Amino acid sequence: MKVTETDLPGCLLFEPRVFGDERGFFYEAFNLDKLAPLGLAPRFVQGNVSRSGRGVLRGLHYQWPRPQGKFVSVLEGEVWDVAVDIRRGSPTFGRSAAAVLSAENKRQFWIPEGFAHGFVVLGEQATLNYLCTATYDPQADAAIRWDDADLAIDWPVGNPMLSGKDAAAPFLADIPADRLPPYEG
Ligand SMILES: Cc1cn([C@H]2C[C@H](O)[C@@H](COP(=O)(O)OP(=O)(O)O[C@H]3O[C@@H](C)C(=O)[C@@H](O)[C@H]3O)O2)c(=O)[nH]c1=O
Repeated sequence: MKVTETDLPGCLLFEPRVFGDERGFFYEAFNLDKLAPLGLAPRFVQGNVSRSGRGVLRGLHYQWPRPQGKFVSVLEGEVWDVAVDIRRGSPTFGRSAAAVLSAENKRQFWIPEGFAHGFVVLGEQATLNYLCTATYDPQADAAIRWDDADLAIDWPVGNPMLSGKDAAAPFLADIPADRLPPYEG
């Protein structure tokens, strides 16, 4: 498994070893023992699958309280995936890290608790698979505007298709500090 650091400390990209043969391929989608040397021991309690069509953007989403670390990969198609540091007091507050994840490159993006997450589909459609360290809590579910100028995220797709919730999401600067996760070092 190849591990690559991103522009945000704590957000990591993994590329699993793929075993191909005449039948097809095999790879480990998750192996706790291989994350231990990195100091990671996530306890996943929910797994999600979403399919999105051309131009769809989902995000930027987070939960507070009950934050979710997410282990994101793509089973079909290709997405541009982004994590944003929204931990109040963080030295990298408001900064983002992005990566292209695809069924082809089999990359996995580890986004720890305290970050917002979003993605946009590149191509016809994409199916995302992600594991979470906390279960969904509709009361804690929250969103930030994808095109918040303060975040200056360089989305590769303009005029995306959004949910009503995402289109009406607040800008980060308008979210009260006690509605954001704290930086814990
Ligand atoms: C996220 C979620 C949604 N739902 C329901 C609520 C709603 O009726 C329907 C669709 O929900 P949403 O519009 O919030 O789905 P979506 O926009 O795909 O939300 C997801 O976006 C990506 C970027 C993330 O990082 C995820 O954590 C999650 O927030 O599914 C659940 O039952 N469990 C869940 O865990």
